[in-house]
Amino acid sequence: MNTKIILHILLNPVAGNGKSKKAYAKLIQFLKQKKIEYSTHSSSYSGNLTDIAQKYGNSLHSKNEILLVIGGDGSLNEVVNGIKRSQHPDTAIAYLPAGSGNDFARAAGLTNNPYKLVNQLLQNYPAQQVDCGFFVDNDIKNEPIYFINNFGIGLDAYIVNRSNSHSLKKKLNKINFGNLVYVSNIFNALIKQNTFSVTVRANEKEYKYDNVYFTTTTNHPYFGGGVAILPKANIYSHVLDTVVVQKPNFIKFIKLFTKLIKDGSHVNDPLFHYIEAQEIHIKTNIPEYSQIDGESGPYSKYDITFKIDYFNLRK
Ligand SMILES: Nc1ncnc2c1ncn2[C@@H]1O[C@H](COP(=O)(O)OP(=O)(O)OP(=O)(O)O)[C@@H](O)[C@H]1O
Repeated sequence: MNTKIILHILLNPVAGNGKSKKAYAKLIQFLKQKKIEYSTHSSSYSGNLTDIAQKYGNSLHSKNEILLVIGGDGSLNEVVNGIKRSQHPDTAIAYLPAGSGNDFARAAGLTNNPYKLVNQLLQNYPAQQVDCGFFVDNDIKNEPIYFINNFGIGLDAYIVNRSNSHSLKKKLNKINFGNLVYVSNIFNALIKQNTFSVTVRANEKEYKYDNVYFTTTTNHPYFGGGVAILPKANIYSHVLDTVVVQKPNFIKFIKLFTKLIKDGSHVNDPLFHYIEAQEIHIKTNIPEYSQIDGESGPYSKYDITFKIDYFNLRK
């Protein structure tokens, strides 16, 4: 049954190197055609969507009002953090993926077609609880920090940090050559990333790994824009998975990479480990880069506890 809805759109105008603006334009055209009421709040700076979402979650809204995010994983992350910190942390979120990687949308099987999404929202299906992870960083006001995809330390974080800070990428993005810098950063990271030691505590057991290339604590299979690092993970499992990959030699790396792309059998390799739990504690021995949902995190040693939580998603 179609109901009357009012959309409150939270737009990241720079996501997906312009994709979000195009998706927004299509959406607005359709909303006007269908005579659907809407308001738009565009982010003006990094982190702005968290404040806008928190404000939204602090007020009461009627059942037919829907919060809709347009952007990539970073934008959804900001909105989830804002809603979870608000007075109504159960406020449901609808999401139109329009970023570069869109890993969460891939994991949740979301449409990136604005017309399809609006038609779904008009059906007024109940919101679904989907998993997200969080950790508490004692340096940042003791507030939980939520992630929808993963928290990575080591190789993936090195690539994210180099790519996000690269001024050349910003220039090349304008002419659609930003991916060249991304690819060159991957090669650079593969050579330069050092190894470190990780201790993982979960399910009342302790696991120690040396010679670690990267570790990522993930909510679903994907990272880096569609790489299925842990195919069996899913956003309804109510557990997180910490993946630990030890550094392979060059030949082994090619083999592992082929398995990863071909059939996911990399998960059976002796250098690949994963631990599944509702609460996972990680300790590293030297400073490393980190990434949270594809955004640069701190460069430090980590002694950090990850826990599972959920947010309400309107599909
Ligand atoms: N007005 C703005 N100006 C500059 N940066 C912004 C603005 N609004 C949001 N941001 C930042 O844009 C960055 C990218 O957003 P987002 O992650 O959604 O897109 P993406 O990187 O293209 O997609 P994905 O994460 O799916 O690959 C985020 O770091 C976000 O904080």
